[in-house]
Amino acid sequence: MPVRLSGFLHSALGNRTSLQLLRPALAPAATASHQLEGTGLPRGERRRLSAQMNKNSSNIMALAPNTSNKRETVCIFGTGDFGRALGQKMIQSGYPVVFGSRSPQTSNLIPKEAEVLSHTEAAQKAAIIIIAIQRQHYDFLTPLAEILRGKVLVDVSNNLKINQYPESNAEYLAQLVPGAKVVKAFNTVSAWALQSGTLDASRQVFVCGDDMEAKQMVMDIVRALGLTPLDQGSLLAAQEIENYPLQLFPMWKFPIFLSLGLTAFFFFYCLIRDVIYSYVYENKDYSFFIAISIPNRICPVVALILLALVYLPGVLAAIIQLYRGTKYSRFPDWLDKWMLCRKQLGLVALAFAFLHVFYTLIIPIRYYVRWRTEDGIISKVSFVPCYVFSSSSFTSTTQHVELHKYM
Ligand SMILES: NC(=O)C1=CN([C@@H]2O[C@H](COP(=O)(O)OP(=O)(O)OC[C@H]3O[C@@H](n4cnc5c(N)ncnc54)[C@H](OP(=O)(O)O)[C@@H]3O)[C@@H](O)[C@H]2O)C=CC1
Ligand SMILES: [Fe+3]
Repeated sequence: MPVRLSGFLHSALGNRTSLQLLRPALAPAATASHQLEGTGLPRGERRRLSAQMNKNSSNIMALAPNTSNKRETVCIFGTGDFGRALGQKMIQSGYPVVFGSRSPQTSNLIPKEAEVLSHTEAAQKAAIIIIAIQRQHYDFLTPLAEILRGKVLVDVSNNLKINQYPESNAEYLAQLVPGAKVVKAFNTVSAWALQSGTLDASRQVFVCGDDMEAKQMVMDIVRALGLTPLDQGSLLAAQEIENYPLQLFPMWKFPIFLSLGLTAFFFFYCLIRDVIYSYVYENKDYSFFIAISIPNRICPVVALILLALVYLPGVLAAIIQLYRGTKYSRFPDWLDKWMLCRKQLGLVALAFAFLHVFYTLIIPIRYYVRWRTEDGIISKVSFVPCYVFSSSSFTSTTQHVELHKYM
């Protein structure tokens, strides 16, 4: 970038001035126009060049990799799946890694570039220590409290249940080692994804902590690993971050419950109308409709209702925006949630539509339908001559029409 900038200035101002101006281009924005003052250029031209230089210098800042900083040693406590995967990734990103283990001599599968030491020795070698150990084993850190004083401890742990403990694992760690700066991070990234490199869907790393500087150090590591840090605020946010991996299908609850509710409603409606009514008033047993005919009627109805619900919130949102005269105000909560689960509603609708296709395909192979079709043909052939004259055959034909609707 500096070379290109130099070329640009060279052509604009000539050899002498371009070399003088190359340095200010990398300096803070305000100095750019100042540096152009003595060049004797017209005022408009000076302003244009100054803007261009400021833009280029800010681009340089944003895009330049942080190569000048020497990577600091990172310590990882625990040589389990996650510790190893993270260690490997850090080594690939240029960090010297030292593992702290209970049994440094017997640790297998450790990346060969990494050192494996006892917890005490390893902790002394780094300012950042990643605790890749389950929460229930954290007590071993208490005797190390003095060594860990002032260090940045990164809690990566997850729980087996939502809100399993009264306080988050990170807060518990902060209580155990009061002198350390605890930061929560990496818990939403899996060891497998780190190892296989399939991080496309989960590049976000939620980071929280009370010490800004410590948080910044961890976020720098996250960026260096090619991931995206998301600052979630103070350590109080750790509980929520720890619950993220346990929230299976977070936006699916409403669509699933809604579709189950609609299915139940239409099932009972069809049951009463087609089976119970016929049984009570006509003394006919159509209970076998429950297996295929009724589900096949429910599926398209539910699919179409869900599909309508996918499009409806967009229309409501547009009406609200028109009514308020702005699109920069927040939607009501219910509409917000509804809009967020449109994708899931659409997918459930698609599943019901597929089910309808499936049922429709199996309908013709049912014995009852084959019998009905054949019976219909036979009755038409044998009763056509007397259709007009005989009242009994007329009854039979109307009954057939009646039956046809249940197919
Ligand atoms: N696996 C994953 O995909 C993810 C895991 N995590 C979190 O990372 C942490 C580690 O998980 P993972 O690597 O899978 O677990 P592992 O069981 O594979 O490894 C845990 C490591 O902890 C150390 N350890 C075990 N018991 C004790 C103890 N009593 N005292 C001190 N150290 C002990 C051991 O290392 P050593 O023998 O070297 O002492 C062991 O290898 C957990 O908190 C987990 O929630 C977070 C995100 C994803
Ligand atoms: Fe259909």
